[in-house]
Amino acid sequence: MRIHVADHPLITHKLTVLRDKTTPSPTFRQLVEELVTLLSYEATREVRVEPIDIETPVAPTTGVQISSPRPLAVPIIRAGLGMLDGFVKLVPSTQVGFIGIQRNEDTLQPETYAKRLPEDLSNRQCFVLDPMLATGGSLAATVDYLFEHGAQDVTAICLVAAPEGIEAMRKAVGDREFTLVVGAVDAGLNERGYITPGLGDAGDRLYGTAE
Ligand SMILES: O=P(O)(O)OC[C@H]1O[C@H](OP(=O)(O)OP(=O)(O)O)[C@H](O)[C@@H]1O
Ligand SMILES: O=c1cc[nH]c(=O)[nH]1
Ligand SMILES: [Mg+2]
Repeated sequence: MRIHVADHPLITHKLTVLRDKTTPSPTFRQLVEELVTLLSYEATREVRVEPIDIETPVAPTTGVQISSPRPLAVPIIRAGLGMLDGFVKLVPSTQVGFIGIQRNEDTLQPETYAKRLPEDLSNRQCFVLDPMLATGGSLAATVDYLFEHGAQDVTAICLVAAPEGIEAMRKAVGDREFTLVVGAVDAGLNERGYITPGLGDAGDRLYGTAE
């Protein structure tokens, strides 16, 4: 597993506003979109491209285009949906598959309630979107599913991660091709499995369900 922790003042600034409990949902949504765009730049560093011949108004030249099969973005519903628009703006040719997982707040185990993904993921580069990596259960279940269906490599983009979740992912993926791109690594998890200091329940804050 490879890990990239963003070290950029603009990302840290935006994360600080996101963490602030007085930040209202509309601003929270906007910031999530901006942050995913910044993190996607790093996450797509190794997106597969192939040469293409074109003509500029001045001369023929060779550029690149995103290769087939196209990358697949997989937001983990609900909170991951808040990251989808930002990713698609950066990679408009991406395909999108959906997975719905809710963490059981008593056992902290992931419970999958929806899946709408291409059946065959052979040769696919997949980009999983979820703002929070806490115990790692939800992300590990998603990444396992993608590899089991043939994904070639998987990159997860998370805004905030706990060291416990990063360690769990290391164990879960073993030597498979997995990259984690995160905006920040926080101190740890509290007794309810929430990232601390974190930003609270990302889904609730995105969709206003805790207000
Ligand atoms: O690393 P874990 O311990 O599995 O926790 C992280 C998961 O928890 C949150 O989703 P949640 O279960 O709150 O669902 P929601 O997005 O519908 O609110 C978050 O978006 C992750 O999917
Ligand atoms: O801190 C956390 C942990 C899990 N899910 C969240 O939304 N936030
Ligand atoms: Mg939630």
